[in-house]
Amino acid sequence: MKKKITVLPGDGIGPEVMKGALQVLEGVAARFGHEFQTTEKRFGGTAIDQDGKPLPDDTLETCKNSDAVLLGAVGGPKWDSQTVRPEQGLLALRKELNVFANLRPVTVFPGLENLSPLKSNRVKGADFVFVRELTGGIYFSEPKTRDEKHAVDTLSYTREEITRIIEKAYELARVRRKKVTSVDKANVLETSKLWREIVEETAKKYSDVETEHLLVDYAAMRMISSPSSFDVVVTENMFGDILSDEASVIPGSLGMMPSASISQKGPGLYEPIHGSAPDIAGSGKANPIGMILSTAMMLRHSFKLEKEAAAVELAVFETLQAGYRTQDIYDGTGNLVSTKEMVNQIHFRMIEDSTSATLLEVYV
Ligand SMILES: NC(=O)c1ccc[n+]([C@@H]2O[C@H](COP(=O)([O-])OP(=O)(O)OC[C@H]3O[C@@H](n4cnc5c(N)ncnc54)[C@H](O)[C@@H]3O)[C@@H](O)[C@H]2O)c1
Ligand SMILES: CC(C)[C@H](C(=O)O)[C@@H](O)C(=O)O
Ligand SMILES: [Mg+2]
Repeated sequence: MKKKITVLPGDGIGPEVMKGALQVLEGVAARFGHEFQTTEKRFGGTAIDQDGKPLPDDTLETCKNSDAVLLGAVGGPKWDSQTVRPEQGLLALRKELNVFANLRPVTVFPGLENLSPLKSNRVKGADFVFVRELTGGIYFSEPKTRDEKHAVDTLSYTREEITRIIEKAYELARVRRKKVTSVDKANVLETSKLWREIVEETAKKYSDVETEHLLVDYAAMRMISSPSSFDVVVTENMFGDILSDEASVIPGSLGMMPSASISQKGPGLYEPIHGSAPDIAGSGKANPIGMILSTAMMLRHSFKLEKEAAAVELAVFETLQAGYRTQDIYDGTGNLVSTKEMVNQIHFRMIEDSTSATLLEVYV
């Protein structure tokens, strides 16, 4: 089978981690006999510089005509004061592809609890997934205006937008541990009151799934104090953005967190949750694992290649277990390595036929 993948390396560490992901993908192709056709396109700050806009028409067209899109990261100080910013391209791409469901798994690999700066007994057994609404809410609602004295952002959600993301969360909970935690601010916000009402209605259809409602401020606290109490966490766009960065201290670093953004039909968008990390770009310190695990999510969700996705996850797990660490997860023990060396170690374990090893079911 030949799958078409649009590759958007982006800015900062984006191209560095993307290079690693493509190397591992080549390993998948070689080991399992697949053919992946990758087409690289400009996106983000580099596209502003060369094409005058962050999402050039040709890039969007290529994304729409592919089976999946891999994205590094966009943005950086160079474009921070410009009227058109790289991040606008990212929001436009998500909207154009209609990838309303953003899955952000938070997993502690068994035996690797010490990667987290939190106490290892606290994160033990933590394994949950955010289902973040991605194409609505305050990021997109109108009016959105600003003059010298006044700025307006609007938070609006339709019943339809809420229903489809809540349904997604319950479907996912059914194949996991059958618990949905809905996070909102229903004590204050009208959108959250509607959100909670729809969760209650949907819960009736999924009586086999436990439902819990948490206000976002308390949810932020419980995520750190009791992360193993979650299974599927469903929330609106901005809460999901903030909570998922917070949750990255559970696996150990922002650099470890992958994501999949999916729609009802059409290509999915796969990107790590971190940004372009301008503070470490070009230094060889970037952790490529979030990008590599996002590629595994692409194999699973867009291509239904479960065995291949699990093999990538296993290679990451084994590399960490062997003690290899990029700077962000290095605590003085183990083997401190560069981005390139980390990728080589994962790639090496990937192409090895490790059929005797037990495959981990990590990111359903
Ligand atoms: N999806 C995206 O493209 C995306 C996501 C988030 C932020 N951004 C953009 O990235 C730029 C920088 O934002 P920021 O600094 O707030 O967030 P960031 O995620 O880029 O970096 C936050 C911190 O985490 C570290 N970090 C991030 N990824 C890492 C990795 N793979 N390995 C090791 N360390 C890593 C960075 O060095 C930094 O100290 C901004 O322009 C922002 O808008 C883009
Ligand atoms: C860069 C930014 C627009 C983006 C978001 O807020 O969605 C990022 O923080 C993310 O988490 O993917
Ligand atoms: Mg974010």
